[in-house]
Amino acid sequence: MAMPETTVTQESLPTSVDLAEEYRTSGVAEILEELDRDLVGLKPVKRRIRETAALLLVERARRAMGLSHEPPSLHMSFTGNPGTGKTTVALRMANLLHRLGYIRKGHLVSVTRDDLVGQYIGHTAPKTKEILKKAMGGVLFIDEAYYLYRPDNERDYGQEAIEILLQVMENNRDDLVVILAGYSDRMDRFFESNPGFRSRIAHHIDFPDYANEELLSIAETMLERQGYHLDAEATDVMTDYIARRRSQPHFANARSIRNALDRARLRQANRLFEEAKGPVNAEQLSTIIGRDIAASRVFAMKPPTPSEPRQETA
Ligand SMILES: Nc1ncnc2c1ncn2[C@@H]1O[C@H](COP(=O)(O)OP(=O)(O)OP(=O)(O)O)[C@@H](O)[C@H]1O
Repeated sequence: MAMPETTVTQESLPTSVDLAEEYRTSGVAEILEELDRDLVGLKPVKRRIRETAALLLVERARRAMGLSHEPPSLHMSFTGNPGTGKTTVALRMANLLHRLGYIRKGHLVSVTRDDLVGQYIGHTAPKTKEILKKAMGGVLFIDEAYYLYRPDNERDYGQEAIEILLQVMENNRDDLVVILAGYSDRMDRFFESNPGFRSRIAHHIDFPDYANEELLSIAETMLERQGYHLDAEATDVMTDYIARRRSQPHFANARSIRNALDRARLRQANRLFEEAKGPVNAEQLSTIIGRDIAASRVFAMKPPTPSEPRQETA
């Protein structure tokens, strides 16, 4: 007796995929629009994220149609100075990868060397594994990743953490994305000494410093989100503040702006208390005036003396 024919499920696979439709329904369009709207500047970064999203959508379509596919390696490095938006973008990236089904949960676990490396023998492996367990299904963001590697100390426990990370990055790449972040030059040196990391990281995204006008827009965006605004004079003072702050120690791009605005709000609140003779209205409660910023120590500091005579450019 002839055996009944078994039907192969190949028939149920779609024969075409509407990428534009996928782009909308997957929620990717929404995330990219939010990214554009919420973050000032960062053009090259946004472009790279859009490219990654396109790659993942195509990959997903290939999988749906039964075409040969290999999950792309999504480990990344984010290089740039402090406060250039690396953590913020990593959060958005985690969300994007989750929407596209590449990671199960889409959360971000942000760590530094101390969270991974122990002080005593036998402490590092359990510490690193605990963090990896927490990060599974999401993104592990390792800030200042180069501190994991200390070439001056042969028996540094960082090496143990590196080995575990490398193994997990290879074996669990369909459920964990690792982002290494830090200053560009140090990261370059780190990759030179750690070819294992270099070969596992396919996407390098550089975060440039913000221009002064971008920092002013960032200030305005941050205030708007908190329901505040600068008056005309405060806008001028803030412009001056940004130019001065940039050349002073510990400048950290958008983070310095956030801190400056926190202090400006504090001064505004105190000013309102000191000056108020009667009830204050919504406009007064929401306006930062020139004095609220001009009282900053930044204006009291002398401009740095250049160590060398400045070269005049033509
Ligand atoms: N392009 C931007 N537009 C608006 N806000 C921004 C932008 N970039 C950064 N910020 C804000 O600046 C602050 C610092 O950013 P973030 O923590 O992402 O920087 P980072 O590069 O990770 O710096 P660090 O390494 O010092 O943590 C955050 O509050 C973030 O929301």
